Amino acid sequence: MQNDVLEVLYSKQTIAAKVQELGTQIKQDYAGKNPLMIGVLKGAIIFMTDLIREIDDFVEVDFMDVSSYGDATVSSGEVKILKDLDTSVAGRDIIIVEDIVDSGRTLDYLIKLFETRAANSVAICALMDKPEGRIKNVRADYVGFSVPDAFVVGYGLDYAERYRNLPYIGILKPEIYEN
Ligand SMILES: O=P(O)(O)OC[C@H]1O[C@H](OP(=O)(O)OP(=O)(O)O)[C@H](O)[C@@H]1O
Ligand code: HPA
Ligand SMILES: [Mg+2]
Repeated sequence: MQNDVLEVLYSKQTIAAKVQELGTQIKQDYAGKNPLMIGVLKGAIIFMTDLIREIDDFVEVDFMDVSSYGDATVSSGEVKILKDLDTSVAGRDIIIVEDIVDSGRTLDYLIKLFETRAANSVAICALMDKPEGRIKNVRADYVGFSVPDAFVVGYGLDYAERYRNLPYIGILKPEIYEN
């Protein structure tokens, strides 16, 4: 599995330090607000579970499963809800937790959905931002790393459901998906 990685971008230690920084900032900004943190499955699983443990205050968690990449490295353009929330977002302060903002389609869809459902506020915490991939104009409020225009895997991010369990984030060798 590790042989398929062209270059390691962020080590386990670098990621842990960044996640701690993000958690500390969220704790400060949301003091007394009991935010609802919504993890976007499946890519955000590892980031979400690490992030919430860096917030030393009350938070609630829920998950939504949406998918638009399937087994490809480019977005299909269509965001599909595979699992909806269990919690009502009406009147709540929402923090959407994402592994990466690339085209922005997933977040554009979710922000509009939660606004329609009358959330009090909607913020985005993304471990990575890939500005060169952007098609929809979305901006994350909390960003860990700004990544180059390459397909990255690890720490929750997959290619065709593989590599999510890599403890670091790296660029996938193009020969793995180019045939
Ligand atoms: O900004 P975008 O172009 O929408 O891309 C970002 C989204 O794409 C990936 O999810 P994917 O659809 O691959 O599902 P997964 O999380 O289950 O891998 C990633 O986890 C983000 O949710
Ligand atoms: O670079 C990426 N890697 C994995 N999944 C993704 N979904 C959008 N962009 C990416
Ligand atoms: Mg994916």
